[in-house]
This record gives sequence, structure tokens and C-alpha cells, in this order.
Amino acid sequence: MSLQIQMLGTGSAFAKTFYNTSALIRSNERNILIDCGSTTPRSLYDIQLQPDQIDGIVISHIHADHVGGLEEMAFRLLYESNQKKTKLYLTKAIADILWENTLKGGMYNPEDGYHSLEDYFDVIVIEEQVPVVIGPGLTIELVPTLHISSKPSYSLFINDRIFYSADVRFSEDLLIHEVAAKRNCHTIFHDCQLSGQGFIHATLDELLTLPEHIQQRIYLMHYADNMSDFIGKTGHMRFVAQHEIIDLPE
Ligand SMILES: Nc1ccn([C@@H]2O[C@@H]3COP(=O)(O)O[C@H]3[C@H]2O)c(=O)n1
Ligand SMILES: [Zn+2]
Ligand SMILES: [Zn+2]
Repeated sequence: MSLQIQMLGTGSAFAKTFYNTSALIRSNERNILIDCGSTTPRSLYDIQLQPDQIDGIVISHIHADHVGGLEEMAFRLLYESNQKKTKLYLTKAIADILWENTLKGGMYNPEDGYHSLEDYFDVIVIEEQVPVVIGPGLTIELVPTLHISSKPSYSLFINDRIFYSADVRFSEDLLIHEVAAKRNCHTIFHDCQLSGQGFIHATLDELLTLPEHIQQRIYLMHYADNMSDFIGKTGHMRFVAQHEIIDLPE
């Protein structure tokens, strides 16, 4: 049994030298994506993975840097891969808005029988805060976290012991009490806004207030193009690099 996480992109929404933050979980021959932003298909192309080699996509929230590549994935599966559907794992709150507010504009095609998310994806609605088995040795749990107050948004626990923040405001309570103390996560992937005030993302300054034993478990992601200016200034945390493969215990 094996578990690897490869970052397909590590950039912030507006980064131009890094792809949108997205992760590929490779677990026992399965390829699962966490989010699929506008630049994710290009990143998959770089590592020679085709859409039909992706077994499922988990969605954290509907900003374009997290879902903007779904239309391309679905159309390529439909027109280049013999109408194959990939699994789409999301909560009901996300399913309700992903089609109506994001995908319908380009994908609604009643003449050819395409009316809904289910016409393109094998939609698997998962409950918040309930771990779901999505492959041998792989469970995902979506927990609601605060990003934009009017939009549903989720962080993930992978096999209970790996935390993937997606986009989230800094929460000392979440990181210290839930992620570190209660779940004892050995690995944390956290978004990181390098400068300015963190209205909707965790800032580097906020993350630097965490105790050393938590910082040591943190890989910083979702960073801006000037990331290299901050190397050596991240305390006990480190930046995860684009396309870096991290081997993890299950
Ligand atoms: N209130 C907001 C809303 C959005 N934004 C910017 O838009 C981006 C959308 O993707 P993101 O990765 O959540 O980052 C957001 C901010 O850069 C922002 O800076 N402030
Ligand atoms: Zn984002
Ligand atoms: Zn966002």
C-alpha cells in the first residue's frame, strides 16, 4: 500500500509562474485530484497524465483557480475518451452551485442531452465531516472551513492524518486543537498569503505564530510569484514545490 501527493500547482489565484494550487493523490494505482483549476489540465499535460487516467476529483470550493479546469476535463473525456465520466466528489452545497453558477454557461447543451452535472460526471455527493472511502486505503473527509463567508468552502482530511487546507482563513483553533491535538496529523498542506492582510487566506505572519511542533509538519502552498523572496523566512515551515512528489505513510 502506498500514498503519494504530487502538487500539480502551488500558486495563488493570480500567480503566473506557478499553476493553480491542486494536488494529485496517488494511492494504490488510483489517481485522485484535489481541485481542478483553470491551469490544472496544462499541469497534467506536463506530467503526461491524460484526463481518462484521473479516477476522481474532489472539490473544495468554486473559485476558478479550483474548478476552472473542470469544463475542459469533462469535454475531453466526452469527446476524446469515448464518453468516459470521471467521479466528482463534492458536498451538496457545492453541487448545487457548481453547475448553476459556474459550469452551466459553457456546458448546458439540451439539444445533445446535456442538462446537468450528472450528464458529464459520475457525481458522488458526500456528507460534510463524514470520512468517505474513495479507494483502497484512501479516505477523504470534507470539513467546512471559513474562506469567503457567503460561499461554502472545505478543507480536507486525507486518511484522517493529513490535513489539506485548500483556501482558508487562518484559524489557530482549527490547527492547534483539531489538526494537531485531536487528529495528530503528521502532514499539513496549508495555503499561504506571503504579504498583506489575510482577509480570506492564512498569511505567512499568522502561520509563523504557530508552535514549532506544528510548523514542522506544514508544507506551504497557494503562494504568489515572489515566493523565492521568502525562502529562509518561513520559520519551521517549508514551501512545497510544483510537481514535487511527497511520499506519505498511509
Ligand atoms: N474578498 C476577496 C475575494 C477574492 N479575492 C481574490 O480573488 C481570488 C479568488 O481565488 P482565491 O485563491 O480564493 O484568492 C482570491 C483573492 O486573490 C480577494 O482578494 N478578496
Ligand atoms: Zn485559491
Ligand atoms: Zn478561493
